[in-house]
Amino acid sequence: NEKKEKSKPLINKEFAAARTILDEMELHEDSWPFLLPVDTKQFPTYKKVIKKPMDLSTIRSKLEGGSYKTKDDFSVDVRLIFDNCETFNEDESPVGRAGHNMRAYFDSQWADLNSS
Ligand SMILES: Cc1ncccc1N[C@@H](C)c1ccc2c(c1)OCCCO2
Repeated sequence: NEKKEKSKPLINKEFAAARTILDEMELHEDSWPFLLPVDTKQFPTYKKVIKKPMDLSTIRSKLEGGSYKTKDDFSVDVRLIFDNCETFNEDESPVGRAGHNMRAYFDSQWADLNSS
């Protein structure tokens, strides 16, 4: 039976699938608010309100650096981006709408990956 591997990065197939979804999200036209960490000089209240900031470049570094043990650990960080967005931004704002669009896009890609 398969040896349970501990604290190893996610297996190649899962890694490749997560990387592909990340590639596609970075290319999405609505990804612009999420590409880099929110600049707390530009938004001074952000780090007080948002306890766990997350963005696509941080996820990229964590994925390539072997920080994610499973593809689900990866998805937790992705969803954190969109939850933070809903906390800080009005739904009817450019960033709020972009967050909803990107979450829908991710959920659909994620569902495909988990149905294949
Ligand atoms: C995801 C998120 N949540 C809360 C605040 C900001 C952000 N994203 C940053 C990248 C951003 C979004 C909109 C912006 C902006 C910067 O530049 C200042 C001018 C207005 O437009």
